Amino acid sequence: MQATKSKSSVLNADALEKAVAEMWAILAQMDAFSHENAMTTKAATETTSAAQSPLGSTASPPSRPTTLTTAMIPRQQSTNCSLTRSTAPDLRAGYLIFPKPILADESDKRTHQVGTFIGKPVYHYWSRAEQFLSSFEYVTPFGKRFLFDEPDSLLPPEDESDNNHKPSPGVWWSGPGNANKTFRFQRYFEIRPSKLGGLGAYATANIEIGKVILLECPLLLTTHANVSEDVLALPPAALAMYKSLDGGHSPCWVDEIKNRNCFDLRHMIGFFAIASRFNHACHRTSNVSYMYDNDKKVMVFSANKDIGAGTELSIDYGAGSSACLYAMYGFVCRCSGGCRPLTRRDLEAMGAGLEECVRWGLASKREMEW
Ligand SMILES: C[S@@+](CC[C@H](N)C(=O)[O-])C[C@H]1O[C@@H](n2cnc3c(N)ncnc32)[C@H](O)[C@@H]1O
Repeated sequence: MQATKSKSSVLNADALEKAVAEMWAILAQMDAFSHENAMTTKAATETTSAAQSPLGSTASPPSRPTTLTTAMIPRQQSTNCSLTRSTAPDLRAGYLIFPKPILADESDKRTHQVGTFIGKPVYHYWSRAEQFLSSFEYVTPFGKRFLFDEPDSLLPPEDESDNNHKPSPGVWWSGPGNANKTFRFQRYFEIRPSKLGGLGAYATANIEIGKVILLECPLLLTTHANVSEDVLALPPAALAMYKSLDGGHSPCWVDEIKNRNCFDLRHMIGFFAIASRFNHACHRTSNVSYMYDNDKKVMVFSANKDIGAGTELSIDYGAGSSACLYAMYGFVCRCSGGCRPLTRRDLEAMGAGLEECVRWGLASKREMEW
């Protein structure tokens, strides 16, 4: 988040609905994109035995070997890392370390059976982990970035001879550094309309303090001076994602989105398809902390308290007070209990006109008609 004066409001209901619709259109587009770019690189062969298919019970055993391509994955299975409306992760859909089902050929030496679910084998497909580690990129419906539960558990053993850190068939493998932890395949949050304004992130499970809930590469890393040029040079899907962020309906959308969504990353500013959806709560009430790893170029979000399922996840934008938040980011904070609610006088003292006060519910519409 960064400090720039802005006087814009949150999305109204119509705009929000439109934004969500657009988001879905973008996701559909990115799905196709990610399939083309990632999944088809490994069109896997499903063998005659259902037990060899990580698709588990959703894939009926074919009578003869069939080559599966991603086009054959039912859409419902390919979008379980989703913005809004998603259902709970469906383990039958595949191996859920990754948001998309991984089709893997058991004979591939990078494929390890790491356990079973409802009697079906669950595989760990190493090439994805390697891809993750080497590029810190990973395909989700948002494009190439990643969203994991226990990212450390994906680290391949550093020492090849270290058998304690190797997955063994039939046993859940918690991975190096996670030996004493439960390895859970569940995502922690979804993004959906928020009471605070526009969209927000909500816990879909109880989250323990300290849990890393999001690792994400920036959609764009740039500087204040270059933002317009760099945004307009984005590839179409990334540009569409940028435009879908809060502020994208303004005529001056590049700046508006920048003012409302960018994170200050020392000498750079960054935009994130997912992280930029987290709303603010003043420091005593925010439940998620964030840190940008400058070496790995990755944003890390972790729970700073135990969080119950269904709770909105929020970060502290770092302004210090509701007045500073308004001055810096142009919104009237509605977080519960963390700050002093702004009054009409506060807004007027900061130069806001009647229309702006009405927008924030601090003056009546009738006053405008007079
Ligand atoms: C980084 S975006 C957060 C995601 C945004 N709600 C969306 O729909 O994409 C920041 C914007 O969210 C809204 N917002 C975030 N925290 C808020 C809060 N505590 N109270 C009111 N609005 C908030 C404001 O409109 C702000 O400009």
